[in-house]
Amino acid sequence: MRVEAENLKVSYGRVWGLKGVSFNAKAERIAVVGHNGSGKTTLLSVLSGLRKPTEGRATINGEEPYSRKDKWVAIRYSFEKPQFSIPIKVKDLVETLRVNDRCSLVDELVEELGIKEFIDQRLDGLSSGQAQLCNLLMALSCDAEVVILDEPTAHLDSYRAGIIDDLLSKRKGLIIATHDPEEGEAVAEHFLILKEGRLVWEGSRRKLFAEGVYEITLAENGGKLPEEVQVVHSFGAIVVARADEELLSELFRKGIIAGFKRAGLRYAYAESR
Ligand SMILES: Nc1ncnc2c1ncn2[C@@H]1O[C@H](COP(=O)(O)OP(=O)(O)OP(=O)(O)O)[C@@H](O)[C@H]1O
Repeated sequence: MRVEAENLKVSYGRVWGLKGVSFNAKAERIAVVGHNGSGKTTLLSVLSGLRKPTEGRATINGEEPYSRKDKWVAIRYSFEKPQFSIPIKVKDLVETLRVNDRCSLVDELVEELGIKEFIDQRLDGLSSGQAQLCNLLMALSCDAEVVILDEPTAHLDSYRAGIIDDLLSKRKGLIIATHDPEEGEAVAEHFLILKEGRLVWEGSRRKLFAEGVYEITLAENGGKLPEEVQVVHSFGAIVVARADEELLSELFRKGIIAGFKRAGLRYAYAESR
């Protein structure tokens, strides 16, 4: 999948949701990452063809999504806040998808997502998490060139979120927005980090983990870190720091730290604050 943006700008009256975003990404799974209000949903709404940019252009595999006549078939989009107001049962939705030739993964996903547990309930009476699972069923069970998911695991418990992320990590043609660095790393192979409507970091998994920065979990009563460990950011018991890997191994052996790993998205993300 190739996704390109050229000086993409979107205005909501006086507020700019995107202020000139350009990138050229070739990857099967792309994660758009950023804090609240950074422009993720705005970018996804343009890429899904729901919104035309105010200025600039975006293309997926060479075509502008908002100009595509077949966009509802080619591009599946799932919203961050799922809500159903139709008074039908979950099993009716499942049946509607099942009879569609293009939706070959319905039974498999009903099983994997645990939808069977509430299949007799009405759609308009579901909890947010259950509604999100139905939302994901609709987005993922039918053929599509590209699936675009805004915060795919919002409202889900960590067990279900793990199942979803595992499933998504095997998809081709996927764009997700997430504010969770761990989800981004678990799913995507290319990352776009937005801040206040601008792109502040873009790159592959390889680039992300090549920064020489570590995410360190402090040991309880482990004492102070030596000066050679240069702390960049601190998140409670987790610190992001520049350090030598051998030194970290030694600190781990001595019980000063409880563990460490390459920092990846958490570092790039924290840098974009
Ligand atoms: N319908 C709208 N009307 C006015 N301003 C909007 C509208 N939608 C978004 N914005 C503004 O555009 C900017 C980007 O919003 P957007 O929803 O794209 O961010 P986001 O990264 O998806 O945020 P979140 O993680 O909180 O969902 C914000 O400043 C937001 O207030």
